[in-house]
Amino acid sequence: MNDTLPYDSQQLRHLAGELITNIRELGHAGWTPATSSNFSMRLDDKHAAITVSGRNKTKLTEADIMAVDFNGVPVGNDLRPSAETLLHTQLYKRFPEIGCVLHTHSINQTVASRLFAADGKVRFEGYELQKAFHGNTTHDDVMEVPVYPNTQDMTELAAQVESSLDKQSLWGYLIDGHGLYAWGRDMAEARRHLEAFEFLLACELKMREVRR
Ligand SMILES: CSCCC(=O)C(=O)COP(=O)(O)O
Ligand SMILES: [Zn+2]
Repeated sequence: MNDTLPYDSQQLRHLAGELITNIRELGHAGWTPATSSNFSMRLDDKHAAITVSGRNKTKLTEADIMAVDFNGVPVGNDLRPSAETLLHTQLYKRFPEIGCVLHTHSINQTVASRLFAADGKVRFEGYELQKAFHGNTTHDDVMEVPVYPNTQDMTELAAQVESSLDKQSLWGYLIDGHGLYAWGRDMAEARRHLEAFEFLLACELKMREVRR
């Protein structure tokens, strides 16, 4: 911590490095098209490190990661945080154990969000890969991933999400026609969850195709 900033700027730089490396990999996988997607990590008990809005996620530098408080207000900078900052900070505010939130726009995530929007959820059951989620010990567990209607009003979207947050072992959700949010206690866990969601959604899409 220094005299002028209410967070540790060295820690912000450290998290920026971890974010940039991981985001670049997700970008190269094709999950962040056209400046979409946003990413964050908990900086301390009042602040998060998050991507600046509108940046090409395959070409981020340290200057593209900024600090915000848990109300989404920039702290120690005059940059514009992700338009979806509130969806990240609501999770850090509510769950002290959450350390990382990843939001991507892959084709599978987006198509699945449209197909399952009418049901309001996607159901996973019988997949060995469900054990990739923290707390799941068997393929027999039933996982229900919420699908929310999209809106440009982040306060409204955050309120919809808030209504599902009581569920134990919720590690992500879809937004209709938009993409996926996934999180974990640290970057490694959030990525594992994100990749597991991507795989399971691809399986569900394939199952629909072969059943037609
Ligand atoms: C061009 S993508 C539309 C906005 C979006 O969904 C997204 O994930 C990126 O927004 P940000 O403000 O974080 O760049
Ligand atoms: Zn988005």
